[in-house]
Amino acid sequence: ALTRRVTCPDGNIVSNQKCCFLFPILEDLQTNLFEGAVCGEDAHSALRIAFHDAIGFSLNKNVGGGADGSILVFSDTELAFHANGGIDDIVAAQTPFFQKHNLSAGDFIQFAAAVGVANCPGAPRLKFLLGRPPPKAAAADLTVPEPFDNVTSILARFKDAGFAPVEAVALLASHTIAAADEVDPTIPGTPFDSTPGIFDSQFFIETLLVGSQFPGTGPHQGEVASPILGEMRLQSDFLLARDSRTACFWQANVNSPTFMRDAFEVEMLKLSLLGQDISTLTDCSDVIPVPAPVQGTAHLPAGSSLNDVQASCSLLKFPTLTADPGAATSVAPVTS
Ligand code: HEM
Ligand SMILES: [Ca+2]
Repeated sequence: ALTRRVTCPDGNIVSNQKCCFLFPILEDLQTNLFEGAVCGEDAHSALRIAFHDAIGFSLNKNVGGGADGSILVFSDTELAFHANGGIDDIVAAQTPFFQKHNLSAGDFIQFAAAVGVANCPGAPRLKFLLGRPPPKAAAADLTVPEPFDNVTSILARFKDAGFAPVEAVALLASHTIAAADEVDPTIPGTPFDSTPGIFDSQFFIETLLVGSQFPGTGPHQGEVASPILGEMRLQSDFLLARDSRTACFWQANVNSPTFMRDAFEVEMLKLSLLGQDISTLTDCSDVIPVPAPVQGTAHLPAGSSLNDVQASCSLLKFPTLTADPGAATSVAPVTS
């Protein structure tokens, strides 16, 4: 097949000239939003808002336009929804960039997420398609799952948006580059795994360990005991890791980090297209930077052993992981 190659005025090479204007925007976001292409809080939050925007979609009733940017444009409405707690920070951080650049709100949110994820070593290079029209209205409340929801209702919400259980679990790889500010407000930036700056399988591993303590003043609503000091565990992640409908999909991400990365890439593309007419979009994926490879391999946290693993899938043998050397340590918060 022939791939077109176009040289942009700034020397970048892409397959479609319509994508050239994205390079200066990429540069601005990397320097001024992501603090020099860091996989930190703003990159994490750019991914979270991309989910919260896109999931405002249903195959069965009108709850919103999907990945249309309504969460930015109609933030007065959507930020009042309980499940959007903490999203105000990233709306405030992204709005000046959105206003400065000539992208629709839906394109802006999905572009920023793809760029932010690219800053995390080990991540897939997410696809980015350009050309979403402006949002028409705010999404309805209750489209975003909550950490205190049960597995049945979480899977029902994902199904209603077009995602099977295996696809919902694939999207939860996002929590490998994530932290919570609002679940326990006394300890902002508390990560969901020991490596919030790396897109690795530690999240899927560590959620299967026996819980022993709360990192702050918990338990709070939607929080259950975590295995490592300084780590937050959501009740929803705990349940999905162990439920018979999802446990084998969860463990598949432990057994194969390659599957984890590829499945996340596929499902993020699907998420980014909810409510959109793909025939009107232009593939500008070649503007997204290539993430660095991940350093290190899957392991158990120091101080733990295979006896602490609550393996919940009888079809797959849990891999013989070894623990980091030394005594149990704690995980530092994500501060910026
Ligand atoms: C069962 C589904 C899900 C539930 C219940 C859930 C819940 C949560 C909660 C409670 C937080 C912490 C918010 C805070 O206290 O600041 C969080 C953070 C986050 N979530 Fe999810 N989430 C789900 C699925 C997803 C999906 C599908 C994605 C992306 C594809 C995603 C991406 C993130 C990211 C990146 C963060 C960290 C944000 C940051 O560090 O600033 N989540 N999630
Ligand atoms: Ca991680």
